[in-house]
Amino acid sequence: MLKTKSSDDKLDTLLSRSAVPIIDLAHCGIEEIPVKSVVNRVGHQLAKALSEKGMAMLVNHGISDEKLKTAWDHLDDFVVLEADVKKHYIRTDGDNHGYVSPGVERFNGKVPELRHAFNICTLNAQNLPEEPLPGFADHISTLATDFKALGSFILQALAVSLDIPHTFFLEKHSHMLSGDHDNMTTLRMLYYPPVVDDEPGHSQDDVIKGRCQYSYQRCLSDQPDFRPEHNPRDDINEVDGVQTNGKDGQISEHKLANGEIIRCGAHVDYGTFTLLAQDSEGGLEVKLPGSEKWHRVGHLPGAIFINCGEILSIWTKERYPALEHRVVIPEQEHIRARGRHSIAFFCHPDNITMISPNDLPQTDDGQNSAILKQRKKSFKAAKERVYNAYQLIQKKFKETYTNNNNGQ
Ligand SMILES: O=C(O)CCC(=O)C(=O)O
Ligand SMILES: [Fe+2]
Repeated sequence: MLKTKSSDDKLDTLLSRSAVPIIDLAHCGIEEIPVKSVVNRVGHQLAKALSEKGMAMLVNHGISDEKLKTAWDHLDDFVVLEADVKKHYIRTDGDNHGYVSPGVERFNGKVPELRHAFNICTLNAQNLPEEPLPGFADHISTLATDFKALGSFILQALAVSLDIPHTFFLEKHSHMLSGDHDNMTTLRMLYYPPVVDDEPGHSQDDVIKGRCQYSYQRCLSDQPDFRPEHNPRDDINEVDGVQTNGKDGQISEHKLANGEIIRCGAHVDYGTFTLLAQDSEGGLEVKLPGSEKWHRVGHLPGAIFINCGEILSIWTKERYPALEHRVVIPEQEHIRARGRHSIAFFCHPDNITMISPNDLPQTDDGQNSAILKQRKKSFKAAKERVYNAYQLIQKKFKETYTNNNNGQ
């Protein structure tokens, strides 16, 4: 795990280049009763990071890098199972738990995403591939328990950050990972297949079907990587995806304006916040609040990225804005010829929780009156119609998933 108070000047210089605020959880992020002084400090750091940038990197959070890498190994093993074995674990309509094959989700409502996902919505999952993959269920359930604990830590720190009773958010998220009938919180393991250019011996179908011929060819870099100076994509805006049909009619690509394919289209997450662990392959980009420019997030070994979701943005009257983000395909051919792995923990309130911008005690503390006026205006509509957490996410799911009978 990374030590932030390092005497290593080179590391300090690298860290100071990160556009993402770094917050040290002092190894107590997954403790049942976290140290109060750490929760308070993290709360104050989150207040600044989330209001200014909508994101932060958490270090020394308590979930080991090895645990994350083992989860990705399990996912690789799952992805290469025969289709008729995988089909037993497919996400079904009305239950978010299970496997989602590439091409089923559509973040902008139009263009399918080329990635494999395995959703865990309950700690008591019956339907995990333990039989074909011994050890999978145990490992993933332990990891999900850790993420739930880290999520609870952050919920307490968030309350501190807003100067409200520290159980305020915890009480509204009391059913995380008890199943999506009560709460939509999900641990999602993700695998983006390699993108192979027209190499002899590789047809485009290899990419689209997500065959894992490169999945064990991992980048083992344990070096921080913040190369923000030059991002050739900065001036390129994502356009609506262009859909092209391949031999089997399945190929769909999400493209940038320069014609490049993208791994995960621009979107904001739906819930309270998201915790995201990534391997070192890169590709995650964010738009800072109020900016139209895409920024590369970079890689900090062992760190977990946190970004605000839409529900937190509604609750805080946009004081903590939902962060727009996407995953692009690396420029370098040898990097995009490897698969990319990530794990996202989407933290959601209990389904019946009403999400109103008027729930939080006033948190305006001296903000300028023009911004406040603007916010009042934009939340006038929300005042008139308040949805609960379940209704809000169902609205989003309708836009994201292709249809109801293709394994969703
Ligand atoms: O894979 C990633 O790094 C990001 C995934 C993501 O943003 C999402 O699934 O909402
Ligand atoms: Fe996301």
